[in-house]
Amino acid sequence: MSKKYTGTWNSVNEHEVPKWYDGCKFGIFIHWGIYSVPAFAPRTWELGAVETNEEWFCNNPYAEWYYNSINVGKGPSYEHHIEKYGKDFSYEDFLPMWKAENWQPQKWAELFRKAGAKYVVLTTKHHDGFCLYPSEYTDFNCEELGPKRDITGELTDAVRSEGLKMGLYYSGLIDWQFANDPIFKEEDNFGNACPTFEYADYSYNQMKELVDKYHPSVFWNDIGWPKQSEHMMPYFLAHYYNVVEEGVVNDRFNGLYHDFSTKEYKQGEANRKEKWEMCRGMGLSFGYNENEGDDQLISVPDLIHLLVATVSDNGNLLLNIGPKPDGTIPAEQEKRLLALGKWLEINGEGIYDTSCSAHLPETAGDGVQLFFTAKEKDLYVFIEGLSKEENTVLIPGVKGSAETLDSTLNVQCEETKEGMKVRINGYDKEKHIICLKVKDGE
Ligand SMILES: C[C@@H]1N[C@H](CNC(=O)c2cc3ccccc3[nH]2)[C@@H](O)[C@H](O)[C@@H]1O
Repeated sequence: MSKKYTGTWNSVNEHEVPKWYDGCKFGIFIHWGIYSVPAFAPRTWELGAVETNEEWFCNNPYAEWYYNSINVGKGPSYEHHIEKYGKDFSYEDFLPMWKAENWQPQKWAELFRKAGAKYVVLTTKHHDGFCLYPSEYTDFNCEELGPKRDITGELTDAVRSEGLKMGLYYSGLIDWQFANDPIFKEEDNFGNACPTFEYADYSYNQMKELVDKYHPSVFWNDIGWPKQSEHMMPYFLAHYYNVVEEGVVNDRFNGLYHDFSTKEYKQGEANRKEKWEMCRGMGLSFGYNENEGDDQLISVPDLIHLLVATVSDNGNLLLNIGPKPDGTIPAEQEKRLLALGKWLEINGEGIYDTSCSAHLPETAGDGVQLFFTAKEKDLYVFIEGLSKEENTVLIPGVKGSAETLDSTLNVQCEETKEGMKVRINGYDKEKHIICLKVKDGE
């Protein structure tokens, strides 16, 4: 019998992070919207690498911020818009160009499964206020306009048919249909965006209709939560957890509450003592950016490193894809998903359903890096930075014998007083990071 939550902080604070979320480790984020039509942003910085000041907002690398990037009236996106579309072409004029004519949700869901992802998070309403589901509270939605399909409903069905969990993203505190002054600094963005009771009611009702219509396993709120409805937060959470027993929420509700904390590119702190999630695009943008071709996206080795480093530190990786307006996924993004899936087919046992090991990451000499995960008493050792066909690596403080998850590798172990010395034969760089299993090694 599932627990019943009441609309009090005491009640909802009893909620624990469901095991499924911790065990999944890898999800796919999807930013798809009107902004996918212009698909333009300058390639500037990673969030968190520089101050989010006027220079950031006038050279925003996030293509999904196109509305604001032209609204500020200066910078590369503004100039691009004037040159390519003209001063009189509005953001909403892109809507008829978003046809999703080649969109096959089942193909997306199959690709996510092959990538080794276990959950998906789709933008249902981003900052531009356009809803990717037939909301009862606005006609500015994808059933009435643009694709003229229930994108959220169709993708949710497809994702669940492939055995993955479905999560929904909602831009809780920015909605340029309600407040669209150009944003030049963080305070415009987070502090007093959408400062009306009308918006607080609207967003509360939309968040509830998303829960009731789709029963999302993850409610991924973004930016913040309207101050005028902060007192309603326990009621929203109690309703969500009562309707979706396995439900989980992130930490972007004005710091009032979270099941897991988040990082975004270089912004945010990870504390391995609590569950956290890293989200980022494959380039510098979440929305599809035509300026980001194969050479500008994160490499496969760096992607595998990001997954291993994140999981070994008690995090999940929520890796974003930015689909094209016709509903296809850019080839350079698909290529990386499939490469990750191939690696996970061999090494996933050391990733999925593991917990943080007592062993902290460390260097093992010759540029070799070690990362650790645990599954009950078994220890998994990830070895990064091998370069030769034959390698000897010392794993400090680890006893016992190890087997490799990659059956094409040959591993011999020797116990020394410093730890386990392993000889690895058969390595090649296409294997990237390898994983050893040490029975009862944790
Ligand atoms: C996923 C990503 N979120 C951006 C807004 N980011 C935040 O509100 C935010 C980043 C962050 C990092 C650490 C802790 C809290 C945070 N909030 C959006 O502005 C982007 O367009 C995109 O949707």
